[in-house]
Amino acid sequence: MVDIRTLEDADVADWTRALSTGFLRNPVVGEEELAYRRSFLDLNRTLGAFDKGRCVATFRSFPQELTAVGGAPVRADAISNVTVSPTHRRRGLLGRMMAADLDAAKERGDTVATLIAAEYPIYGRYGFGPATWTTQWEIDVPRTGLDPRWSGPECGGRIDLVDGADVRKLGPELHERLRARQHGAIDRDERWWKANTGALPYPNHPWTEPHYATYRAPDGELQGLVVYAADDNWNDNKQPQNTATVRGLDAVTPAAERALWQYVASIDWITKVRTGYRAPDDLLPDVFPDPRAARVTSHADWLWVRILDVVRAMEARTYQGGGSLVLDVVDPAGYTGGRFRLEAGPEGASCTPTKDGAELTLDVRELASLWLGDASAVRLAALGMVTEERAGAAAAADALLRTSRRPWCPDIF
Ligand SMILES: CC(=O)SCCNC(=O)CCNC(=O)[C@H](O)C(C)(C)COP(=O)(O)OP(=O)(O)OC[C@H]1O[C@@H](n2cnc3c(N)ncnc32)[C@H](O)[C@@H]1OP(=O)(O)O
Repeated sequence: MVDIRTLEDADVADWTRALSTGFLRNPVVGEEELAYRRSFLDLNRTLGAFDKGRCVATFRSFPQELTAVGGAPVRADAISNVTVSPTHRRRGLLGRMMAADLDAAKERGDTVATLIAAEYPIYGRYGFGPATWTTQWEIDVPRTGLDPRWSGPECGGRIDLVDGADVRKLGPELHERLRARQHGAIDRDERWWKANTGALPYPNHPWTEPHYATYRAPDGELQGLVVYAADDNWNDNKQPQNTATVRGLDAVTPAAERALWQYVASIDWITKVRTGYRAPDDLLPDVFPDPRAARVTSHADWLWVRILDVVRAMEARTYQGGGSLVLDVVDPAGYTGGRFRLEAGPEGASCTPTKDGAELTLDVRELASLWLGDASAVRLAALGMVTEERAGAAAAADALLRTSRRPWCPDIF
């Protein structure tokens, strides 16, 4: 029998080797990588599966805050580093590790669990649903229609180049404001800021220093930050054809978002901009006079959510309109299923167990996709993924649950 348990310090090297094997990376683990792992691994929340003493599967979780619709942070069990060695696949090891972790999360009182899925078909069976999506664009700069004489924001705001140390000081507070206004966003710890500004480079991944630029409003308030790197590419006719790759763009106002995209697309020599993973309804393509200059290069599900406590999750978010809806939530794993009446208004919401007749029956997985405001119950009903017990209930759910801007998680974990 393969033993699944939390790690002891002596297991970390073997666990890291198994992790690298599962992710098809170099399985030889150097001292530097080991020290890096040890610096943040919470062994109480790091699981390994051991067969004859050798680690053959990995799983880790950590505490996270996820922004609900309306800006409140909810406690999440963030899951990462999930692997099962190819020698031990399809014997139920992931299922056993997931059950152990979700049991512990439920016991702790976490409202949801979250993850970024490597492959779409893996996590639905554990009650996770895709809750945010992401889009990458490639911008053909000469086609944007931007005025080549542009020299900074017209509104009187300003853009300044800063360095990594400045970003470590300014960035965390800016991000706190961003996540309070962006449902689907998650918190970033100090390690995130160090890792993303070169102060804590990931072993085996050579760091290249990017450019950092901030946007300040006319009154001097910091409202945005863009991080980008550029290549060095000239054609045979001695014309610059450089590509800027955006590593991140955090904006807390539309003015900052517009100005920073305009800035990146106006840098001399840059003829192409790769945007990185953006919100699917980013202002991006439409900030240009010719939005067709931006071509979608990928569009996919991003953050997956597993609701562990329906009452707390539904009461944590806000609702644009008012109304009442009885949901029959099916949760085969038994964490949070049942029938609930959701009563919502602009001042707040209550979600209480009820014996009233259900209007909509759905798996906890579909509720997760609806919870962050992105999915449409009408569409899910058309797909046979939710059942209307009362005609019109799906449309009523959409009126209650959907949001005018889409959820977005800017980070990967
Ligand atoms: C949050 C993250 O870390 S995402 C990263 C996930 N890791 C990877 O993708 C690395 C490569 N893949 C792996 O390591 C493994 O294949 C894992 C972890 C995805 C699955 O591990 P396994 O131990 O094989 O899963 P397990 O045997 O518990 O499977 C449970 C069920 O999921 C299904 N399943 C597992 N992986 C997949 C997959 N990639 N695609 C489709 N179905 C899958 C199994 O067939 C099984 O179905 P069943 O319940 O109908 O029998």
